[in-house]
Amino acid sequence: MAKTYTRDEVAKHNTEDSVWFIVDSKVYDVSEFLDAHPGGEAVLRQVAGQDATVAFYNLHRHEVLVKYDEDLCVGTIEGEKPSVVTPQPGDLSNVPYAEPLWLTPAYKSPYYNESHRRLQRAARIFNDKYVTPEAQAREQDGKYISQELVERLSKAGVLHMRLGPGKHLHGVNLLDGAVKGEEFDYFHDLIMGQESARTNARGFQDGQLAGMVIGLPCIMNYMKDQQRKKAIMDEVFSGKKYMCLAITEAFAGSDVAGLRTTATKTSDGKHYIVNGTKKWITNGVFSDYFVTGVKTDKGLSVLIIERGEGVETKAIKTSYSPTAGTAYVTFDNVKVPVENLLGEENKGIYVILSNFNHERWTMACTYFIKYLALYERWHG
Ligand code: HEM
Repeated sequence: MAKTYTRDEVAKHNTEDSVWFIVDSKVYDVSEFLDAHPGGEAVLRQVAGQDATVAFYNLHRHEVLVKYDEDLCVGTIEGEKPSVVTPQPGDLSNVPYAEPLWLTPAYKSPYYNESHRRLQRAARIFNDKYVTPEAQAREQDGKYISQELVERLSKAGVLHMRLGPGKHLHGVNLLDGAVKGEEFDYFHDLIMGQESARTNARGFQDGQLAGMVIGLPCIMNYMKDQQRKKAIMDEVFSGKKYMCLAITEAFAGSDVAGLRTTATKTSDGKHYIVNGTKKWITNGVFSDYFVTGVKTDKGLSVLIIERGEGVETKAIKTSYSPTAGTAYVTFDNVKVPVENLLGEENKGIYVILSNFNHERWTMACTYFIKYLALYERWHG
């Protein structure tokens, strides 16, 4: 890459065996790439020896060039410098309106302090480096999030932060100390939601343990056995176990009054026997715990059900990527200890609703930024 050439030298590489061209003052030798080029060999031969900057950028995103740079770029044009700047992890976009207003230099906001700025930067770097590449790959191949990334998210405290402000953050190292867990507020939460949406991968964003985000609050707020609650939170926050919220059904959709999954107490009062199905359960395919809405004798209740005998999941196709692990779940005579009841029997509506405040807030934060991120892609 350190080598320099004149434009005349490049022009000579216009033969059967040697095809070079220039893109943004960098020189590319594509002689060995002709067969592999997704757009075909002929188009590359047509620009052999020439400056192909306009042709290239008319048809490709800059990232394509970055990806192939190491293999194909052989040098630069003498006395010239590339004018397209490759974004580095953590960079803010220069495209007008592609960032939230408070990140534009001229804007002064009373709501954001230094810890918000530190967190924003740390989250942007973390996502650019680790999350976006995997998000894009999983969106393409439809596979589920890797255990490696889950553990990274856990170690960085990102999984914890996805549950919003609260005691669960106290003493947790959040993105290398960008903010103290005790100081984490709803603006930090807003930042985390917005930054994660910039991966531009809607299915993966749910695949990135959204089931935990909507399931775990029910445990945190309503599990009576404190020791068990802590154990489950530890398992889930460390990425050793996965969790989902199983409420919606084929018959009822999200109309909880119409649920048909039943939980009947055994005569000794020690267990519930659960029968029924759940549909559109995000992360259900790979979950170990199902926070499940069931019909008990006088109303709606919520149980935590572990994957085991009688629990089966299968992937269902949705309009977005399979990487979200959306499942059809069947419970067939599943024996669940009564201690797994969350909150009070027949008062499950409070358990379910306890999750909504944060869930809806998170969605509002991330959906807005998704449009900014898309805007940047169109205009960047
Ligand atoms: C180092 C230079 C180049 C690389 C690494 C490259 C790589 C690629 C890749 C990966 C694609 C698939 C689509 C995408 O991911 O964007 C593609 C498509 C294409 N490329 Fe290139 N390309 C290069 C140069 C060029 C040039 C100079 C031209 C035209 C003169 C060209 C014409 C095309 C066309 C026509 C397509 C198909 C676009 C479509 O599907 O609409 N490529 N190229």
